[in-house]
Amino acid sequence: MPFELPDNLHPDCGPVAWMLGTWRGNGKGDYPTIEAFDYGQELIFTHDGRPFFHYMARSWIVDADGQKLREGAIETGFLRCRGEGKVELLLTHHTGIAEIWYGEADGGKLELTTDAVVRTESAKEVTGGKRLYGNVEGDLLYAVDLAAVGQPLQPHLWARLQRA
Ligand code: HEM
Repeated sequence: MPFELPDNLHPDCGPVAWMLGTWRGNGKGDYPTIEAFDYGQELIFTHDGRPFFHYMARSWIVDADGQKLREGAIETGFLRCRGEGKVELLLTHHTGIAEIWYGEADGGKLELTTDAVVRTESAKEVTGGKRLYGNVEGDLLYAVDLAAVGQPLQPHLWARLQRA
């Protein structure tokens, strides 16, 4: 079914409206300090007419055949629309990390950079990130770069998700 813009969408959220809904698909992850891995993921963006989306994403690690091995990262937050494509993202992770991001959306693309990262005393050392989301042929593609555990900013995740 083609995606239809909701009637009550806040106009400030127009540039990210294409992200609304539920997305599922697969991704790959890597980092210099770990073994590369494959994962499945579900992303959900919802709105209530106010100028923000609620965001929820859960993932699971899979083997080479796509069979689930174990639960993976969960993150949730609010994507706040400021108008003219400017957004703010507040994101929390099950791993004890909380982040503030600023970004710009334009033409089916959203780019975000961390402004602040804080963490609980038991969390891994995460210091920054970059994210790029894009609408490619109706799919949601994204790439997440991570600066963590003493390593400079570099790819940790990339995925292609289909509208559910
Ligand atoms: C789809 C989402 C994600 C998946 C499937 C994922 C998966 C993984 C896996 C499998 C590892 C190897 C260690 C382990 O098994 O726990 C790992 C390590 C790590 N991930 Fe992720 N991750 C995700 C998102 C994130 C995000 C959003 C962050 C940052 C906020 C992050 C930060 C880290 C860090 C810091 C490590 C540890 C590296 C080390 O100790 O050497 N991950 N991740």
